[in-house]
Amino acid sequence: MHVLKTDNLSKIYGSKRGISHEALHHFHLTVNKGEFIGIMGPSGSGKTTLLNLLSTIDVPSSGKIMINDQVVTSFSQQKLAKFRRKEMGFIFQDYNLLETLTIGENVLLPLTLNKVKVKEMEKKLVIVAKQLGIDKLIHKRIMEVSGGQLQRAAIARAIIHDPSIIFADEPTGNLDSKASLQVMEALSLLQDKQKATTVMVTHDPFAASFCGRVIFIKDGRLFNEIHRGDNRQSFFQDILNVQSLLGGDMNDLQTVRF
Ligand SMILES: Nc1ncnc2c1ncn2[C@@H]1O[C@H](COP(=O)(O)OP(=O)(O)OP(=O)(O)O)[C@@H](O)[C@H]1O
Repeated sequence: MHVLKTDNLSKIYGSKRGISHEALHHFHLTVNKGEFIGIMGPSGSGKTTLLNLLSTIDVPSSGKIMINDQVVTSFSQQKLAKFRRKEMGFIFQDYNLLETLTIGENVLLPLTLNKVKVKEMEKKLVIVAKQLGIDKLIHKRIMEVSGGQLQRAAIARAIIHDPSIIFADEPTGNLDSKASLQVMEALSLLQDKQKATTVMVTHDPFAASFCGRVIFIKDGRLFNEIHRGDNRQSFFQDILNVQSLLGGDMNDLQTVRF
C-alpha cells in the first residue's frame, strides 16, 4: 500500500531576468507504507525541490501529489496547513528546536498545536523520549545538550503525533560520525518497529545506507534507484558506486551550481 504517489511532477523556477529553470522534470515516485527512502544526487539536481513539493511546502508547476490517496496539490492553504500538522513529521539539518522551550516542550509541540489533552501528552512524551534515548533530558534546555541529542529530540517531535509520513532534510548534516550513527539507528528502528514511512534527502552515503531504497536524481530526473538487501555495508558500497557513475564530487556544492 502506498502512502505517497506523484504523477508527472514538474517544477519550473522563474527568474528575474526572464530565464526559467526546470528543476524537476515529469517526476514519478511512489513511497509505500513503512518504506525508508533516501534521495541523493549532486548539488543542484533537484533534491530539495522534490522534498519541498512532497512535503507541500512548495507547489509544483504541473503534476500532482497524492498522500493517503488524497490529492494534496489541490488542497487550499488552510486545509494543507492542517493536513501537514496532522499527517507529516519534519526533521531538519539544524534541528529547528525552539531555544526558549525545554527539550520536552519542544517534543510536545505537534500535540500542543493539535490541542491534545495534557494527560495524553504526558503519556506520549514518556514513550517517545524513552524510545529516542532522551528521557533524562526532557527538562533540559537546548543549550545544555549535544547535537546528536538535539536531533534525537527533533525525531521525537517528528513522530509524537503518529504522522503518516516523515520528511528528513540532511538529518546528519551537522553531526559527527558517532552522533550520525545514533540518529540513523533511531530512524531505522522507527521503520522496523513502527512501520514509519520516511523520505530523507542526504548527501551522506553512510546515512543513506540505512534506507531500504535510494533514488538518485540528476538534472531533475531519476538517474538510478537501488534497493538494500540484508547487508548495510554492501549497500553503502552500492551507493558509492552509483555516486561515482553520477560523476563529479557529490559534495562539490559551488562548482556544480554556478
Ligand atoms: N527559488 C529558486 N529560484 C530559482 N531557481 C531555484 C530556486 N530553488 C532552486 N533553484 C534551482 O533549481 C535547481 C535545483 O535546486 P535544488 O535546491 O532542488 O537542488 P539540490 O539537489 O537540493 O541541491 P543541494 O544539494 O545543493 O541542496 C538548481 O539549479 C537551483 O539553482
